Amino acid sequence: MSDESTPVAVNTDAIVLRDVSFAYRAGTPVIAHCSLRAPRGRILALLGPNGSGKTTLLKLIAGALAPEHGVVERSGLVGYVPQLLHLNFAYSVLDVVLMGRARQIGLFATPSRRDVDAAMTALGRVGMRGFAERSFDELSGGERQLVALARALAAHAEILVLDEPTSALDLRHQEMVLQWMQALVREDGLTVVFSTHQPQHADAVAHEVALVQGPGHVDVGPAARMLDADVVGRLFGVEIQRVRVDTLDVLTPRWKLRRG
Ligand SMILES: Nc1ncnc2c1ncn2[C@@H]1O[C@H](COP(=O)(O)OP(=O)(O)OP(=O)(O)O)[C@@H](O)[C@H]1O
Repeated sequence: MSDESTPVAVNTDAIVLRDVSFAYRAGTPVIAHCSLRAPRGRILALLGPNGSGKTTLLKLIAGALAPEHGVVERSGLVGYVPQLLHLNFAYSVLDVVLMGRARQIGLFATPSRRDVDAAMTALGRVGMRGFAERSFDELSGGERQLVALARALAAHAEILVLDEPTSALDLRHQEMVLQWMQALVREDGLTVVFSTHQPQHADAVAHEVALVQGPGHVDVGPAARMLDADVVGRLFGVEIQRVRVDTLDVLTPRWKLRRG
């Protein structure tokens, strides 16, 4: 669980949703009457089963989808990182990260030295500096995910909205991205909203957690309360326990699997 004693400036909300509803098909809402707040300078994690509406909610938060009903307020520039970034052209990794600086570069203009430096710094922050000249479409899923994070970073977004940012990453890179999220919040004052299928990741870094359980069922609260083992177990329909590993409490499923 994140350190509640860490000093963070929480004086305004970065994101506010008021009574937001959305349906891809008329009459079949995916998000219904959802109200939530993401305090500035904090980490909000979205947890929920497959198809419960996490990506839809993140897109509404980021402005990639418009609500049918209700209001979404954002207090800063949003960088949205989809789960899988697909591009229809063989861009270099550096070009992909420079896309994040479209606002600074301007339409049809050439990136300046400053833009390239910002892109290289962002690549460095996710450990991908050495990939700058590589073709993006030749990268592995995990490498693409890291480049997509660098693109949002290069944009100097104040609010990062990340769809399952660790889903394609190995254990070392999962930890790196979680630490990176914490550093962005603590040192740069950013706000992070991310979805995950790993309760343990939410437990490690999130201040607030939203349990997304389908239309009309998004419950938000402090991580310590929302990440109760029984609550998370009911959310996913599996038995979850907290076990102590060294000095850490770890949320882990009690699989019913038996070695065959
Ligand atoms: N473009 C679309 N058109 C129609 N229905 C969609 C579309 N995108 C998502 N849906 C439906 O909306 C519901 C919520 O999908 P969403 O992707 O938001 O869930 P999720 O919680 O992110 O799922 P997962 O954990 O599997 O990624 C699902 O029933 C899905 O089939």
